[in-house]
Amino acid sequence: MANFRDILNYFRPYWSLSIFSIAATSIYEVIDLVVPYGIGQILNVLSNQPLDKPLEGVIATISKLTNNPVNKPLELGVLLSLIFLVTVLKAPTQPWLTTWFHWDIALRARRDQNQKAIEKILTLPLEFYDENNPGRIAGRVARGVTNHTWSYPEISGQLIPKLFRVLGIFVFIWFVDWRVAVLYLISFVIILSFTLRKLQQLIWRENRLDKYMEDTESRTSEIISNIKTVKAFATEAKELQRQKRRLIRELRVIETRIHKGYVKLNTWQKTMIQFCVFTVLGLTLVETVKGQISLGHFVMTLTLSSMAYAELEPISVLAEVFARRYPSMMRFHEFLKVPIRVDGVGLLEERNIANNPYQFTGKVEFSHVSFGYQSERPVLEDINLLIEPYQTVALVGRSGSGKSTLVKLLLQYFEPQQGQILIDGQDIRSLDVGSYRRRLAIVHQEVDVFNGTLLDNLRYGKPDASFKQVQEACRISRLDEVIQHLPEGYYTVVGERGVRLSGGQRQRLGIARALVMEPDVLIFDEATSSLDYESERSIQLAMRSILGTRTTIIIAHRLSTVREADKIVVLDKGRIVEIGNHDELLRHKGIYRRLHSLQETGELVS
Ligand SMILES: Nc1ncnc2c1ncn2[C@@H]1O[C@H](COP(=O)(O)OP(=O)(O)OP(=O)(O)O)[C@@H](O)[C@H]1O
Repeated sequence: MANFRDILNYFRPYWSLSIFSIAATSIYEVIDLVVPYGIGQILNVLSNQPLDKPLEGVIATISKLTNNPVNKPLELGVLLSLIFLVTVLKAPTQPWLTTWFHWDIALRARRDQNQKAIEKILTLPLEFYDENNPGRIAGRVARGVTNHTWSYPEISGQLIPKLFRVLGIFVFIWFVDWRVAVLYLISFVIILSFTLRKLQQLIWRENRLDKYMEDTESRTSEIISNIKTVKAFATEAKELQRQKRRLIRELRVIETRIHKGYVKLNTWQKTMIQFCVFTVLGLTLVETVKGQISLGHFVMTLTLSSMAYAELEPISVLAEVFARRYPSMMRFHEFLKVPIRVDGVGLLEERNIANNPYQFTGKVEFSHVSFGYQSERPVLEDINLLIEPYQTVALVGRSGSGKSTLVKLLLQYFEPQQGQILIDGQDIRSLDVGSYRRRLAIVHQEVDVFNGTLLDNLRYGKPDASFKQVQEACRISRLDEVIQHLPEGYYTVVGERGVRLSGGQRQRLGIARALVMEPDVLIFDEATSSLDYESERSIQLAMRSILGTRTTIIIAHRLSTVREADKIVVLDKGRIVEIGNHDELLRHKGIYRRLHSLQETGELVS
């Protein structure tokens, strides 16, 4: 669970600068108090009352040094100079020693934390993205970082220095009349502690609101990414209604639970403050009438206590704003604390692609491998499979039989609970994940296209690949046939802001991109499942020219893709139930034959 300490750690790298700027701001805030003090003393001079002892001492010293007698003009001159120093002279230095640093720290921390969030996004396990959609994650990061950035200057540049100012006022008043000071302190403690208690309750409500807001954002993001389905099913009105209901729920929480809470708190604070101001006025007046304090001290006490109570309002507002932001800050830290697993470790280290320490022949062995996403629900059980170098192995089986999971284990997205996976005789767990994965390449059913030129996309995994290598990969994958017809050839912009590629074209791009990596093991994950017959044939021809050049694993629903595999592995309910080549498995009269006949004739054979 995240807590307040995480917010402090957020700004920790800048602690020395932070202490300096907070101290500078606080000093400026306290120095300001010299103005009402000076005015009080001027009133004393004008009404022929004695000055405070320390001030008298200062004036006597100045009189000696300047050879001037102590008189009204000298006293007034010293007091005016003092006020001049803390007002006119402080003005040009204050913004540079305070505001500049507060924002500088906030913005530098913003850069650091955004970087941390990106690192987290890049290293989190894949299933995190199954459970949290992009809108939810992006919203959490953006709101978290923004709220930290805005809060820092408010807390360090205003809230803390204002508290010091209040403390300074207390000290000033204490020297004038300790009874007024005690009253002042008690009222402050009561008002602030009540405010903090109320804010704690409000934070709890804000947290609920934050969750609601994330749900709304998440659905909006889903609507955008699934807009084709929304339109095809004509569910625009339904989606709108659903979002409207969510927004109404948010508003209800804001108005009835949160906003009302803040207004109630504010009303209570204002009444208390006015009551205290009035009490201080009465008490000080009585003391002045009794002759216990001078006219100058009367004015100074009133001015100072009004200043102090006037600070209470911005202090409460700042605390309130912080409370409103606190839950989303906590959610950001909770996101940063999501544990990364085996596949995230060491991935962010820069690697010299050309000097990959690994080069495999491509011998892969699954030895007694068992795995379940939840340990009580096994998805793969006691898998034993040997894939020789340069062999082509097809994984087939009903949906949910565990084909993709087997590949995910090979890619080290997950670790088997039992057994081990070996490549060229080495346990893959003993290898550096990043360098190991670079020797493998996978072509998914949905090929991601990044915004940029086709060449950039082809070189995505290996930016230093020569143009010749890229051309060769495109020839094998038959992407060159597509490139011929593109307006700028390899330099055509594709992706978000460029030419849209069809499913088949994207597949060829995916294969070419994988081949550019020159992998030792190449995996096709249902690469042809969503293609029309012509595109499928074309991809099959591309795949055929790859077979035998490296270890190849093909996950396929369409059995036409796997006929030529050296070995076909049939999975059923997480177990290997048949192994053999196409002809052997047809003779075996098992699941493969049933699936084959279903696809060939549309009929099931027993
Ligand atoms: N991230 C996950 N968390 C929990 N269970 C999962 C996860 N991914 C897959 N499963 C479950 O594991 C089982 C095997 O899934 P897998 O995707 O490996 O099957 P498959 O044979 O590749 O299926 P298909 O051919 O439909 O892609 C299924 O029951 C699936 O629901």
